[in-house]
Amino acid sequence: MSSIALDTSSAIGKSTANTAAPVRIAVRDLNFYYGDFRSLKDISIDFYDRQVTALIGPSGCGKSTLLRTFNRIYSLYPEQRAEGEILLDGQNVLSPSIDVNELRARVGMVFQKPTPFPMSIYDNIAFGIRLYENLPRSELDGRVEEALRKAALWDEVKDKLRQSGMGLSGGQQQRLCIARTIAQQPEVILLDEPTSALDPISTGKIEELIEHLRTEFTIVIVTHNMQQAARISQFTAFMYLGELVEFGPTNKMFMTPTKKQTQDYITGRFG
Ligand SMILES: Nc1ncnc2c1ncn2[C@@H]1O[C@H](COP(=O)(O)OP(=O)(O)OP(=O)(O)O)[C@@H](O)[C@H]1O
Repeated sequence: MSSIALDTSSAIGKSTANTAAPVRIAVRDLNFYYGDFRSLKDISIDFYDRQVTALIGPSGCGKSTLLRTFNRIYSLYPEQRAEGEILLDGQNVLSPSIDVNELRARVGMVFQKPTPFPMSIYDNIAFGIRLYENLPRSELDGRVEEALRKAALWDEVKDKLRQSGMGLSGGQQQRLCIARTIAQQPEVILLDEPTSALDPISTGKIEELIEHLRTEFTIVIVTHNMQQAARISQFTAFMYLGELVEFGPTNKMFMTPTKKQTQDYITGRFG
């Protein structure tokens, strides 16, 4: 194994994959189309409960497309469609009978660029809760605080809840977006390159946060950063040209991948 591979493997986190965990999302024969272009090809993969799964692979391989199928956010665009099955706790989320608003509350999403709403820190969190629940003020305050604490942001913002969320630093804004997602009490959290716009210290905080969050949520993260995938995930899926090349426990994927393409990618020898 090359020295680059050893560098990556030395970053592998301490928590090992729980292969006995229940399956939260089961993807079966999934194909995805942008118009005529087939960008996902017969993907079948399981995502395990309260585990972090990293989606890795070269640019354009379909990582974000796969992530965007889980909460059907693609269905905002008429020319995009998915075929196959995505079973969330056994229920096919691609079925026309699914209520997509409810689905998006169960499957929360955080994007690459922090996207706080142009409103106060408090309202950023309360907004999503108010859409679904009519809580008395004291209970709403409690939910806002709980979400900010779980997102490791409470201590930094507790004295300025009425100030704009846009006034926070990039890293704080991203944790605010994570808090907003948590406040909806989702089962699954999707993270699309959540640290790529952040400095190393903010990145470290988000990685630490993900480690805490996985005790409660099933997490799927797209990342370009091999070290990050090795550090924070228990499972890794390597994709190439719309296909799932290899999937397994992260330590196995990084130490003893079975496919040459996976080996080449994680050691930086790809293409
Ligand atoms: N809106 C779109 N219309 C047409 N094709 C698209 C669209 N979005 C993505 N694609 C194509 O689908 C394929 C998968 O793209 P996707 O963004 O999922 O890849 P990715 O692995 O997330 O890439 P990156 O790491 O660069 O973000 C690519 O070939 C891309 O060009």
